[in-house]
Parts: sequence; C-alpha cells; structure tokens
Amino acid sequence: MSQSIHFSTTSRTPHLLPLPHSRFHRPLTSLSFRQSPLKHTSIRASSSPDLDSSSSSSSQVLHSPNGSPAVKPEERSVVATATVSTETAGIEVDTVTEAELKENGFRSTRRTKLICTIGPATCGFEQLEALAEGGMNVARLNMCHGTREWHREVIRSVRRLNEEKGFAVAIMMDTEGSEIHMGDLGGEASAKSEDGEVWTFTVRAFDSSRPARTISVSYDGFAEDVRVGDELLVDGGMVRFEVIEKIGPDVKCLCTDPGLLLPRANLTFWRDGSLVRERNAMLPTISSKDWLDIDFGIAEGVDFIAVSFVKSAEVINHLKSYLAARSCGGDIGVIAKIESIDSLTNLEEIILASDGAMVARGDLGAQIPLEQVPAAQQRIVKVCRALNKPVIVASQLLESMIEYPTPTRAEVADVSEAVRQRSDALMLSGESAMGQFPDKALTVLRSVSLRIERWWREEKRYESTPLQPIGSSFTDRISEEICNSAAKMANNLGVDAVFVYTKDGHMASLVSRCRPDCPIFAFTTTTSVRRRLNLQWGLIPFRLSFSEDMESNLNKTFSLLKSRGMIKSGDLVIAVSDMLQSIQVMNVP
Ligand SMILES: Nc1ncnc2c1ncn2[C@@H]1O[C@H](COP(=O)(O)OP(=O)(O)OP(=O)(O)O)[C@@H](O)[C@H]1O
Ligand SMILES: CC(=O)C(=O)O
Ligand SMILES: [K+]
Ligand SMILES: [Mg+2]
Repeated sequence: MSQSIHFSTTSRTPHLLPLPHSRFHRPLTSLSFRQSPLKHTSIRASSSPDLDSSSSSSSQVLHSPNGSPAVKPEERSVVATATVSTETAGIEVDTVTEAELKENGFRSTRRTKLICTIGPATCGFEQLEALAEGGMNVARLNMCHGTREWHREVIRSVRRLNEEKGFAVAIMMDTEGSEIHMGDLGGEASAKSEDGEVWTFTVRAFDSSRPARTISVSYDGFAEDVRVGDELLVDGGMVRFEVIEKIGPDVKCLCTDPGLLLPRANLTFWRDGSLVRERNAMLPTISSKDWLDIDFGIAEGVDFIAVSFVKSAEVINHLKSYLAARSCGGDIGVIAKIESIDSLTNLEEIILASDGAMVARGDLGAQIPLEQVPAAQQRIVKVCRALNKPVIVASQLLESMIEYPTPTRAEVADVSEAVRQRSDALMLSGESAMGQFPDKALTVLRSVSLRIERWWREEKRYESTPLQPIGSSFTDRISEEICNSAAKMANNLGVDAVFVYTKDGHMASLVSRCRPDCPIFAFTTTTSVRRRLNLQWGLIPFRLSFSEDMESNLNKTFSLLKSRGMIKSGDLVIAVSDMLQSIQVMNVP
C-alpha cells in the first residue's frame, strides 16, 4: 500500500502539478492527506506501464557480482568497475557506501562525513585510494603549501580514482589568505625552538639558505607594526616569543614557550592581552595569489573553495559572483572558514551568503582565548543548521595521531562531541597531510562517528527543537514543510530510508537539515551535484537520470537498487522530490 500527501499549488507553480494520468498523483485542489484507495500491498501494481518497462529493461540493470548482498573488501573493485560501466544506463553510487550499505544494513550507515587534508603523507595514488576506501568523502588541498603542479597532480589522481574505482570523493580547495605567516624554513620539515633562545623574525627575503635561528615573515608591515613587549604566537600558541628589540626589518624575539616551528605556520601578535589586528585587518581576505589559485581551482573543476579568514559576507558574495561568471553554472560551493574575530562578529550574514562553513579551530584558537573555542564551535554549528548550510568541524581532532597510532581519550571525546552536535563533517589536517598514521586516524573518525550515531539512535534522541523557516518564497516554504514532515514521519514510523529526488540538491539538504533517524538516499542527475552532496550529513548521493514522473522514478530506482542488493522487498521508504510536492510512504515491492 502506498500512502501519500500531496501539496497542490496549482495557481502559483504550474510546473509542480501532479501528473494527470497517474493513479498515485491525482491533481488536488487543496492541501490534503490521501490514502491510496487501492489496498494492494505494494505500488508494484501489474497495470503500471512504467514498472513493466523498467523491469523489462533489465539489460540496463546492474547485477551484483555474485548475487549475494554482502560485498567483502576484496570484491569492492569488482563493484567499482561495474559502477562505471553503467554510468549512463543505471545508477551511480560510490563503492564504499554500497559495501557499507550491504554490510551493515542501511539503517547503520555513517551519517557524519569525513574530510582529509592531503599532503606529503597521502598524495600518492595508492595512499589516496586507501583514504577513499577508508571513507574519505572530501579531499582538502591547502593552498598554503605545495606548488600548483603538486595540487594538480593530486586533483587528477582523485578524479582518476573516482572514474576508475567508483568513488565519489569531492575536492575542496582551501585558500591561503593573507594573514601573517612564517616562510617555508628553506625546505626543512621543522625547526626546534628552545626556551630562552633569541630568534630573528624578519621581512627580508633570503637569497640562499636560511640563516640560523631566523624566520622570514610574509607580511611586509610586520617589523613596523610590532612593538617591544608584544607577544608573538606561532600556530596560536604552540610556540611563544616575546619581542625584545627591533632593528630595521629584523625583530629579535625571546622564546618563552619552546616548541616545534612548522613551515608557513600562522603568526599572531598580542599586546596587553589582546590580539593586535590593526594593520593586518586591512589585508585583503582573498589575496592576488588566492585569485590565481581560484582560477586554477575553476580550471581543474574543484567542488568547493574554502575561503580562509573571512571577515564579512561581502567577500563571499564577490567570490560567488566571480565563480558564477567564470565557471559556467556556478557549480563550485563556497565554504566560509570561521577563524577570526570578525567572522564571529558577522557570523549570520557570512553563513547566509555561503554554501557552508568550517569551524577552523586552529586559527580561531589563536584569535580568541582557547576556552572560548568550544562555545564558538557550538554556536557556529547551530547557526549553520538553522540556515541550512553544511558545517565542518576542523583542526586538532586527533592531533596526537600525527605521531602515535592511537588517539588520546580527550581527542576521542572531542570527536564525539562534534558528532553529537550533528555537525555535517569532521576534518583531518596534519593527521592525514603529514602524519605517520593517516589511515588509522581516518578509521578512528569513522568508528567514533558510527558509535556515537548508533548510541544516539538507540537512545531515540530525536531532535525536538523546531527548525526556523528559511525559505522566502511560498514554494520554498512548501518544500521546507515537506522535508520537515517527511523527516518527522520517518522517525515516528521507523522507516528504513528517505528517498529524495533532487536536481539541484536543495531538497536533499532540507531533509538532511532535519537529521532524521534513517539514512537519506539522494538521487540527482548530475555528477557535480552528487559530489557536492557528499559533504552533507546523512546523505547517500546517487547519480541517476530521472524524469518528472515520480511513479516511474520510484519503480526504476527500486528495480535498480534491488538488483544490486541495496534494498529488498518490504523495506519501508518515504519519498519526496523537487518535481512533485508530495510525501509518499511505501514498502519496496
Ligand atoms: N600540500 C602540503 N604540502 C606539504 N605539507 C602540507 C601540505 N598540506 C598540509 N601540510 C602539512 O600539514 C600541516 C597541517 O596542515 P593544514 O593544511 O591542515 O594546516 P592548517 O594550519 O590547519 O590550515 P590553515 O593553513 O588553513 O590554517 C601543515 O602545517 C603542513 O605541515
Ligand atoms: C583549518 C584551518 O584553517 C584552521 O583550523 O585554522
Ligand atoms: K589555508
Ligand atoms: Mg586556518
């Protein structure tokens, strides 16, 4: 039996009219709840021509390699190859998700998405493949490091992995920004600064090798702006110095907290307990080098651009119009990195302008007192959720795993908290870029996410807080209400999955926003939308060509997913779509 609620808005949105000849989609004159008068046990009625055509077109349907529902890791590559060959005819889902669905049953798939920063420890094809196998949804490239050629190589490897092995890893480019940072240490991996040592920070460039205990600084106004007595913090306090003398372009500093100086580490200076940000506040958020990197990102087809040190919504709007003009169709998502005092001050307007946000705790913790970072994180996650933008929690989640194969208890608690807050994604930085145990760190993120999500489901901790309306047009408000209701129904009825058919991804994100208890199968027609949906909580994105006819879409989907062993007869699903404003509840025939 299929039951549906239709929302008819004939006068305003004629394109959303239910299909006149469909038994399931009769035009209605008002908002109503309709129970199918036909007491058949499934929507797979024999009279349905669509169903017949989709099941008879079984030559297009991909069958699982051995007919069994479980895919062992060693069989994944077989599935991967098959996925690619049916790209146009069937349905695309990444191999890792498919294996996870079959192994755990789809109620237990991971909802929290995982991002890995790629660096020297993970840039090889096999290393990238291992991360993809381990559940990496997005690969992040930090333009602070490496050459464009290096980044291009990584991007192409990820794309090749997606094509050849059936992954759907998205690529996020992270801009350098024009904050103050150290130079690259002349090729050394790090430099140790001991307590009581005097180091020179200078705006001079070095022709040859770096003189001993000398660090170059990226910002020309540095020597002019600092004062004797200021405190200089490397990476938000990993190493501390006190300014003792200024000599032209050189600033002599006494090390007061020893530690390891890493190439291009961020520098902040503090005076009387406050961050000094007078002159460098005038630096552009997107530097001339960043614009060149952005052009490079457009040319290489990255999925997201994360903008460092965003101060206001203006820069986001500026970049978005640039992307819309340059990247034909504006396919690239813009992520605002919240890592400065200004970004906290203008948080709502920045998030509203962006396609998502990152809680960049590394630099944020260098700009506000560390003890304020957890509250800032909670606020950013909440605002993103309210405004329906994906949010990433980043930096030092598993910092000790750069050197050790197991995390600290405190790190596990920190990861758990981010999952408990229902952030969309967690990000590895140094752990995956240059750590010794990138795969193990990813495994920890995956297993902690799964465990916390399961605990939350077992405890039936549904969200009761009502979500504020966000859409401005009447049609948008209807979509929102449909998604809110669908998620609520999914929880109350204990359905196995919500199916959402969406061309631009918006309906899928509206369902994700409700954080329902079951996974969300998001069907979309383009590869780029599918990759972008990879960042959002609970969404399992599929690429599928579909029509305006929901009945035929459902039949086609059921048929394809069943043939791959990803769903089975009797599974209870709720379906919503961009095309037809309705909620349908049905058992898989
Ligand atoms: N492409 C790369 N090449 C070399 N080293 C890298 C690269 N990407 C990252 N790393 C190393 O990993 C460390 C952490 O990387 P990450 O990019 O997350 O830095 P971050 O300081 O957290 O980010 P941001 O610079 O955006 O604030 C860096 O300090 C650097 O040593
Ligand atoms: C990720 C990042 O930019 C930060 O934490 O500062
Ligand atoms: K960066
Ligand atoms: Mg940063």
